[in-house]
Amino acid sequence: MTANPVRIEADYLIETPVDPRLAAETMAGEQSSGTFVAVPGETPELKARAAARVESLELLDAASAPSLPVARPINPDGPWHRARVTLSWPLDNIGASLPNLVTAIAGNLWELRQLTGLRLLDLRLPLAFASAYPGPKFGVAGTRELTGVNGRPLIGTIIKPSIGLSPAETAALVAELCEAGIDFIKDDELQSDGAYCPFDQRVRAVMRVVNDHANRAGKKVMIAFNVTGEIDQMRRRHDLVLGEGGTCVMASINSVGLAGMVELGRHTQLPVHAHRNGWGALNRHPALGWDYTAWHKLWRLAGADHMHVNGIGNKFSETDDSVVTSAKAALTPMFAHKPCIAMPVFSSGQTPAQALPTWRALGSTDLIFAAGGGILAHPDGPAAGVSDLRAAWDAAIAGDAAIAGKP
Ligand SMILES: O=C(COP(=O)(O)O)[C@H](O)[C@H](O)COP(=O)(O)O
Ligand SMILES: [Mg+2]
Repeated sequence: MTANPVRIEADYLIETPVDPRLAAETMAGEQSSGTFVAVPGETPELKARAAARVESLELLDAASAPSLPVARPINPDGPWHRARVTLSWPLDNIGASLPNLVTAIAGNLWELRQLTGLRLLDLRLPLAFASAYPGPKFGVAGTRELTGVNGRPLIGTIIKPSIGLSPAETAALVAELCEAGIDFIKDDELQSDGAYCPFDQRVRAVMRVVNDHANRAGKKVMIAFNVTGEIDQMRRRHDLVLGEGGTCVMASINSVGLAGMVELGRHTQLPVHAHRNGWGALNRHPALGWDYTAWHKLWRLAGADHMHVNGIGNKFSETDDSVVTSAKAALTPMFAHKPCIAMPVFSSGQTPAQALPTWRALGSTDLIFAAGGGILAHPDGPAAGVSDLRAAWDAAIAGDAAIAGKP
């Protein structure tokens, strides 16, 4: 963890057909006191107080063609320089406000015609942000305490079919999974409060079997109920889950937005499971959008206890290196006195085959490993899916301990 700066700092990859220094200064100007032309009120004193600054610029290899289209291109024949740039802003421009932070560091600059590529790589925040926001209330330690799982990942699944089951059918599947020894189950992000599986009925039916199982077996399975909705709905749904003895709520963070997550983070008495669906639109083009390292910090501060990171060998389009970088980022402290660690959630096409490579790449058991099809489509049934996955993780950890000569 680097020390927290006095000013807000953001690192970018830029691609530009103009002098990169000029492009970086245009970004700084547009995102603080400047505009496309000098205006009389932008005095040296005002700039000293409010202007964003270019803190550093490192030239990289040039691109052979512009990555993004531009109407009325500048220097249409290139070259398209690439550089890594750090900008900084005075905290007083916006105060410790996450929504306004996004406008400052990730607002109009995506649209500048001086840029044919722009990616926000990382951000560092002054300590005032740690005081202003809840951060995760449970994180890894709280999640382990609620589930009683230590020394290994939480083995989880996603109810599948994602949508279409009734509350009673969902509860029957949950009962089977509880018997099989699962640690964690979540609603799919597509399951919310539909006509044939209303939220309240689903929570009551599922918690009846979870509580029965806990009373008999002494193990309360954590169920992440999808509370995604408008703010009042999310509060009410959270309260219902809490009242029924549930131990987790889930939100689709791009859908509820930062203000929604902050409010849920402040209100919650349960871990918040943050589903990142929609993330591909912000990340998939390498010259546009956000690196997870920068983006996920917003949600951790807002209160995410669990953050989705995709999975190794996933069914989507992301590389394994990128997945592992994201998971390590979630486990890296944001502030020395308030680390805001979120438990990474590996999910998307996961099976026992990914246990060993995940363990070796991450070097930590502080994760939720969630397999939907990987458990529920097991040829011998979901119980065999759970035990195979658990065995794969136990073998991965024990095998490497044996190689290292540890007990
Ligand atoms: O949305 C996701 C990932 O998030 P989440 O796992 O939380 O839903 C995937 O589409 C599946 O649901 C995972 O299921 P599978 O393991 O069958 O790919
Ligand atoms: Mg899903």
